Amino acid sequence: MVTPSFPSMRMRRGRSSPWIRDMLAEHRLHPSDLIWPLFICEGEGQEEPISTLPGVSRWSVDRLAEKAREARDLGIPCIALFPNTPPALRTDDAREALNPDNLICRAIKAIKDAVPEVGVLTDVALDPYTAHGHDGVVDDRGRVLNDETSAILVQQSLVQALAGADIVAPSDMMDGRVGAIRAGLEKAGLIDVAIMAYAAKYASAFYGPFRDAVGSRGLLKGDKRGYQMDPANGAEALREVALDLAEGADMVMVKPGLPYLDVLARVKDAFGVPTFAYQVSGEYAMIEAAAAAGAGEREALVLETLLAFKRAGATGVLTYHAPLAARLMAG
Ligand SMILES: NCc1[nH]cc(CCC(=O)O)c1CC(=O)O
Ligand SMILES: [Mg+2]
Repeated sequence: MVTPSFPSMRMRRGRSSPWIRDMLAEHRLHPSDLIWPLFICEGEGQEEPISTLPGVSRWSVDRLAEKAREARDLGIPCIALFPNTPPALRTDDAREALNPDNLICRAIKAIKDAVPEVGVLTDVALDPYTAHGHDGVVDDRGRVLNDETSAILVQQSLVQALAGADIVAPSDMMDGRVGAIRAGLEKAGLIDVAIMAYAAKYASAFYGPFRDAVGSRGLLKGDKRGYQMDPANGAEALREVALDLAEGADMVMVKPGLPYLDVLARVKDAFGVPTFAYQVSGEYAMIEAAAAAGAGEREALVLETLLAFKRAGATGVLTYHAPLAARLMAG
């Protein structure tokens, strides 16, 4: 590598005007980088604001088509769906997850009927359906059972895929579930349904507002450290990703986002596969809190963080700021 030195090299030449900064930019943001997570509630004509996620609401199924049209018009290729299951339907065995007429299945159909050209990604995990708030079924000591949960997740994936989901995204961190889901989809002839594995998902303090949004925060007994990754570990993420890819994941995800950019970059460098980042609810809330406090400017914070994901190697980003970001990218 050439090692020019001052004054023959002046780095500021490349920053001296907007046109040259634009010309030399290594990364660019585009609305197609975005996946927009949406929360769903029962009822008609409903919008339920989420207090810990200011600016984000739950929407009833009849109002999702307008959201999907908004995504399409903004150039956002894909929507991710998360249901807030009514409390009476939450049970220890999470059976509502397998109801083909449950909230998320009705939401998938509503979107696919109205705006089929927008992709629909669904979360595969049992936490919106369990009475104890865990992502799987538990034994009498409260430990999440791996293989029993995985078998239910296969059925949950099939129910969602048959309702029209384009991508199923297991977020539960059970071992072996990607392979089991892939086999289930193949057997059912659902060969075009993609799997985005939440491959490196950490036991994080940044999920609080999400748990409010899906109504599991008050229910959760204990924590998820028995199945989600330890924030102390980086190399382990590469093993998790390798396993999910071997089992048939089409795309992988690292979650949360900004605090784990090192993991994202390592995963992308090591595997070179489509790699997504989830800028999670607590990260959204931090940006909103900074903006509300006058500590930072919302639009600049949003765009800078998204660019950081791209620089680290992200193929795309799940973010609650997706519609705002897409508008800003359009200029
Ligand atoms: N399996 C549930 C799930 N899917 C996505 C998120 C978090 C997303 C966010 O915080 O925005 C969680 C929460 C959790 O694992 O407790
Ligand atoms: Mg795993």
